Amino acid sequence: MMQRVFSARSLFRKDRLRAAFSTALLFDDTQIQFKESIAQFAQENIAPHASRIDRTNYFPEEVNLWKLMGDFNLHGITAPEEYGGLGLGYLYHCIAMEEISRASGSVALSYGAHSNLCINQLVRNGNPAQKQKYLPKLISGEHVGALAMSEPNAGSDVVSMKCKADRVDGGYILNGNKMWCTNGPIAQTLVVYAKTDITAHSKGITAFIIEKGMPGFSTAQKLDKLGMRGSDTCELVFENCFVPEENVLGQEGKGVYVMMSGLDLERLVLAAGPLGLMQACIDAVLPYVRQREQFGRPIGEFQFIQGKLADMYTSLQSSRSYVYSVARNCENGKIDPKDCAGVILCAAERATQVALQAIQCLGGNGYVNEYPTGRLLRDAKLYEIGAGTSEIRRMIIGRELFKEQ
Ligand SMILES: CC(C)(COP(=O)(O)OP(=O)(O)OC[C@H]1O[C@@H](n2cnc3c(N)ncnc32)[C@H](O)[C@@H]1OP(=O)(O)O)[C@@H](O)C(=O)NCCC(=O)NCCSC(=O)C1=CCCCC1
Repeated sequence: MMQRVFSARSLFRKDRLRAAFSTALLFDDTQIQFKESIAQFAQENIAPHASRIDRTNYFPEEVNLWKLMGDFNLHGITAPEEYGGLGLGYLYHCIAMEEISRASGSVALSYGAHSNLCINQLVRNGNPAQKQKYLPKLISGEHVGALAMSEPNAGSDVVSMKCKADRVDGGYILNGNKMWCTNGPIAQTLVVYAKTDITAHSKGITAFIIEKGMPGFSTAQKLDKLGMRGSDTCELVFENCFVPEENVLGQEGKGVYVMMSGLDLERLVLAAGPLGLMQACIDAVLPYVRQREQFGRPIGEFQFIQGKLADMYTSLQSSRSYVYSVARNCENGKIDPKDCAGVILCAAERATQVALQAIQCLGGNGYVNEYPTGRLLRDAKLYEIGAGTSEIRRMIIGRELFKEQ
């Protein structure tokens, strides 16, 4: 499996990556090789579709991107080899997320929901029968995965969810709605949180594995979003949906721990998304400021432009150092909620600023859709909202710091 990821390496234009930053500061040789091969894959297979995905708000089924990514083993980076995964850690997962996001923010978001939110939750909390049943198809790309926690009236206050799961003979009956489900319209396997005891607040939450086609489960119309277009998002509807008891993920009433610990790692891996967007901004700006001339000189010779380049670069590099150092800690089992919130807070806010600077460097061209900078700004903004808003992330960090002795 590992071999496939590394096989494309010889084709990659190393000069392009090296010009962007010194990988040696962050990664060992194996990780650099891994990053180069995924960059090669993503630039060849994903980047050419990025603009069309954004314009049409459509995930290109005819390209069979999901399966292509599965064949390259991008879906199962952290999953055990016995289920078709690579058995690698979160640092590798962040590397993949960054390079896919550099090629297309929308594809990366769907990839994150599939591989990080769904597959990682099954890897971490599934029993052997559940892993055997669901992981191979998700990892190969035959099936798409999703996760649903938010509801129309339970966003930041996620524990107040109202979706109900009543115990019946052999399983549960689910009733209620879930909102903002990334991949919802296309997913075959979904991790869904519901309350098995509506009076018990956080202690009443249970995690379930839901399959597309279960009677009583349907999806509403896909949402028309500002950015991350083509990454399908919708509401899920449960109307007397029977879910067998073997589909409980973890234990009944313990879903809040599955959810909260999942959110830590979700925030870490998703934080690599804005890194990729910042890199894509720099990829768009550098050739432009070298070629575009005003007052008889390339605009990159002007200090105002060079100042922006420096700000963009240092925003990216400082965020990168933070993300990958926290990823390294998580790989070693040191998962700190404040740093998982911190990396995405830091990277997301910087990505929005970097995208604005990129538009400014391109001037009028930055404001038209022929260039990628507008899309990068709209995609970046999502990361200040999804996986916990910037405000919630600050709250988590402040709360954890206050608690520490
Ligand atoms: C942190 C928070 C803001 C507030 O939590 P409360 O104060 O209600 O809950 P509290 O009392 O803190 O805790 C409950 C239990 O849980 C345990 N626990 C907490 N953290 C953790 C943890 N890190 N690990 C393990 N257990 C944890 C806690 O101990 C408690 O259990 P106990 O009662 O002690 O037995 C939380 O609600 C939150 O985070 N919201 C943002 C949701 C949010 O981020 N959606 C985003 C969904 S959208 C999304 O994900 C995507 C969007 C777009 C892209 C794809 C993904």
